[in-house]
Amino acid sequence: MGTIQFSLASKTYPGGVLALENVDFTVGEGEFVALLGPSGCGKSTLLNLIAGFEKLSGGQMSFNGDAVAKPGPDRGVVFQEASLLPWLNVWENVVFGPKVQKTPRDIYEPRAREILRIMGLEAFHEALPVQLSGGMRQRVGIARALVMQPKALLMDEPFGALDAQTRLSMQELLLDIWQSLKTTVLFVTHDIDEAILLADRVCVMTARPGRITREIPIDIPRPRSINTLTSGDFTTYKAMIMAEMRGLHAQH
Ligand SMILES: Nc1ncnc2c1ncn2[C@@H]1O[C@H](COP(=O)(O)OP(=O)(O)OP(=O)(O)O)[C@@H](O)[C@H]1O
Repeated sequence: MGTIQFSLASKTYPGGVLALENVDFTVGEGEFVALLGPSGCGKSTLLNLIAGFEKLSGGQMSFNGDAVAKPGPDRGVVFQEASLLPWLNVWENVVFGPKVQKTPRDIYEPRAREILRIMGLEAFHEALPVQLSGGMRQRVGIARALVMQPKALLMDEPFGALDAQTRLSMQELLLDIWQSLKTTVLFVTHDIDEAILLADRVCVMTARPGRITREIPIDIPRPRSINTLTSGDFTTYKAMIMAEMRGLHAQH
């Protein structure tokens, strides 16, 4: 469960911007795939399509084999800014989704407690979003997605607004979570290091029109940590991807 499939997918926005053209792209069950590319190449468009926020203009896409018509709790979405309700505390933010879904309290309460423990937010149930750091707010955002037990996590530059140190610790936390949950992850980033550190496969995108030009399996053993960033394998992948992106840039 959790497979994502695009086949000859195209997206033209009103006004005629061709954001994606003939994209063939698959994410397998439990796979961690990073979409990497410069600003404006269509990464967010691809993610918003499978999330059900946007409609395809041509081709097909499916989630678990079913055509995607609208957003659903089987796809958890995490954006750069955690979308928290500012008037609710951490606990209330996390249980908001299950309550709306009418999940019984005796089911969602232990689940929310466990997720907040994993996210290191045990002591912050009562805190309001405004009282938290950016990294902590983002941890609440991820907890809100996970509490719905999604089959896939769709993450759009989730650590893009964080300082370098916080970003590294969030990357390690995500690696830990994924290692135990094995949820399918589609992760949008323009950071090469982040893509290699996290993903099983890095898909490089180019702009105008958005297309995936190369898919690079990352054969670095897991569990990975920030030490991975200084390994020989890592440097080899980085050089390969930088060369690919430089080549693409030269063509435009
Ligand atoms: N709602 C919209 N209406 C019109 N054009 C849009 C819309 N959303 C995105 N675009 C255009 O589609 C193209 C792809 O945008 P998209 O946001 O998917 O790229 P991206 O790779 O995610 O960029 P970034 O890294 O800056 O978020 C861009 O040229 C953008 O201007």
